[in-house]
Amino acid sequence: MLSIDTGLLSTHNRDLSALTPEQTAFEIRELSLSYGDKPALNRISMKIPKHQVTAFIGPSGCGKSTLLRCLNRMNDLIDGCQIEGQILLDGDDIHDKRIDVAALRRNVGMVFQRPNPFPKSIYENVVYGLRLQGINDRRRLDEAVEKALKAAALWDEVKERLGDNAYSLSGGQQQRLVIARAIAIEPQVLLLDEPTSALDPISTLTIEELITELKQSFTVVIVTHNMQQAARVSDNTAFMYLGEMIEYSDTNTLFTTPAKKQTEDYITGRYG
Ligand SMILES: Nc1ncnc2c1ncn2[C@@H]1O[C@H](COP(=O)(O)OP(=O)(O)OP(=O)(O)O)[C@@H](O)[C@H]1O
Repeated sequence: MLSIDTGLLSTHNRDLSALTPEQTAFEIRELSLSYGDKPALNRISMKIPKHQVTAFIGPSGCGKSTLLRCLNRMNDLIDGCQIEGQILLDGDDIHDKRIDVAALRRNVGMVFQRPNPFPKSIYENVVYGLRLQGINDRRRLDEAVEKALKAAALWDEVKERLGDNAYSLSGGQQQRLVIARAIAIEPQVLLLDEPTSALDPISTLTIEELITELKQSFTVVIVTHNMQQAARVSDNTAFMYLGEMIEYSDTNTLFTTPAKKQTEDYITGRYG
C-alpha cells in the first residue's frame, strides 16, 4: 500500500522515549512557541538520539523549521517570539541563564536551504569560525581545512583551488562548503533546514550520501519537504501537523506501519 523507498535504514522499532540520557542529544519537554499571539508549536515532547539522523516532516507551515530553530535558540532573534517548556542538550537546559548562547550555536551548527558562503576564498570560508575563535596558526588552519573539506566530501574537487572565491563553486559544492564551514569548528549537532531544496538531483544525492556519513561524527537533525529524502537519510522521523507532533518513531516504522491515520494520509500523499 505504501510506496516509499526506505533505502538506507539501519534501525527498527526502537522506543525513542526510552532512550537513556547517554543516548540522548536533545530532550524536548512540553515545548510550546508562539510568534506574538500566533501559536506555532504546541507542547512538543521528544528525545533526539545522538549520532543518528532525525528528520522533521509535515506540510508547509506545520512548524518544522520553528522547532529546528529552537534547538540552537535561533528564534531568540525574532521579536515577539515566546517559548514555554524545556530543551535539554546533554541534560542541560539550553534556556538556562548561565548558558552562553554563542557557545550553544557553535556547538549546534546550522545549514540553511540556500547555500550562503561568504564572499571570500574557499579556504577562508572553512576557517572562518576558527579565526573568530582567535586561531590563526597556519598549520592548524591548513589541517582543519583539509579535515573539514574531506568530511564534507568536497576536498578532491577543490584541493587545487582553495584560494578561489567560494562563489566560483556550483550550488551543490557551495552547500558542501557551508557544511564544511559548520563542521570545521567541531560542533556536536548539525541542524539542516531543507539543505537540498535549492539543488539539482545529482547534488542532492551527494548531500544525502554525505548526511549518512556525517552521523558518525555528529548528531544530525534535518527538516525536509521531501518524504523520500527523509526515508532515505534518516533513522528517525517526526511527522508534524499544525504545530503538533503527530507521530515520532524510527523511520522504517513511520513509513511502513504508521500508528496514526493522519500520518498515513500524509505519507501516502492524501494531503500536504
Ligand atoms: N518569524 C516569524 N514570525 C511570525 N510567524 C512566523 C515566523 N516564522 C514562522 N512563522 C509562522 O509559524 C508557523 C510555522 O512556520 P515554520 O516556518 O516553522 O513551518 P514549516 O513547517 O517549516 O513550513 P515550510 O515547510 O513552509 O518551511 C507558520 O504559520 C509561519 O507562518
